[in-house]
Amino acid sequence: MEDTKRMFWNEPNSKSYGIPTVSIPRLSYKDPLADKLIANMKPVVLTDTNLVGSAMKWDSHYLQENLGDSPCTVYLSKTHKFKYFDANQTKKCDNDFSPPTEQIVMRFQEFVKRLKSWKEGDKRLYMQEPLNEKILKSLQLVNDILTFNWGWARMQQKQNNWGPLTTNLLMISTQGNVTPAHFDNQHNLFAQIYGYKRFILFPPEDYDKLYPHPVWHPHDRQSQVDFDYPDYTKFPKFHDIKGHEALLGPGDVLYLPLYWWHHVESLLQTHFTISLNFWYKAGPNLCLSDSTLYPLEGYQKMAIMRNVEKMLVEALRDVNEVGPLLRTILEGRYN
Ligand SMILES: C[C@@H](CC(=O)O)C(=O)C(=O)O
Ligand SMILES: [Zn+2]
Repeated sequence: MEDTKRMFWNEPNSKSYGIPTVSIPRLSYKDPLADKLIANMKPVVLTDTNLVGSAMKWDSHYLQENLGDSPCTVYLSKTHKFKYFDANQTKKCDNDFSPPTEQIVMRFQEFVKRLKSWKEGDKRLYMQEPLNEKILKSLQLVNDILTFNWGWARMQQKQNNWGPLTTNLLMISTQGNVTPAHFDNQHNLFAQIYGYKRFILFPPEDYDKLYPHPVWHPHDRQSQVDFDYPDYTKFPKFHDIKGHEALLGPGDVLYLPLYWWHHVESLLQTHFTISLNFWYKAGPNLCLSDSTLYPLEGYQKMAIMRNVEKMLVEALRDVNEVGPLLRTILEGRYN
């Protein structure tokens, strides 16, 4: 009951977490400031890229026509949260890890049927499936994708030294679903197609305020802090967090830089939301070299911390020895 009570959303249809935020700039892609922000790995909402213009007609009926019997990955959750976990890492948790969501594969038409009949109190649904040859059987859909504004996307990729495009993740979420705060190690052009999503972003240097799970944990890259019930005793620095907020509507594209934390909500204006992201691998500037500029940026320090943790897990072989060894290095010497 408590969770549902807290589910009450105040205007504009979104929960207030008591986190002070500033607005992420909303600019035309023609504005020179837009490219400057992207070049400096700062988030920006672009209002007129037409990146996925040909997908603006994608609604549940059209997608059902064109994805019909394709198998798609659907997550089910008893709460509004869809906290990602890597099922391959659960064995290191001496089985006291309980997955917060179920992951099932169902035909797209089955998913749409359940999506349409979904009501508050049912298990929530979140379809997340990469666009690839496995599901792209309709020429109409392939043509839609071919007519994305690839020229602009490729120009961003090239002029900002991003690595290759790895994924276009198609996401269809029941209203009110939340993807809790986490970071990804890829640059992201996040295109909103139907409905509205609220993003709260935090820079990489807020690592110490968001307390990510250990790198070996199934929830690696996810914040340990439950924004609905923050444990300020365990995570005191969360108290000082400040966010960067944006509301994305149909046609908007958010540039979400590599290693920037993001909390994402599907708002209640529509029964479901449709989004498509473009994930690009990090470019060469993530590796330190003679041409690296100092002092290092937050995202570079984050990469170093992750590598140190991974190296220790591999060297010690017992994840329970990592903490004591780090404390031995730190205590009375670096603190
Ligand atoms: C799945 C998505 C968040 C959302 O839209 O729920 C995300 O984290 C990303 O695109 O990096
Ligand atoms: Zn993400």
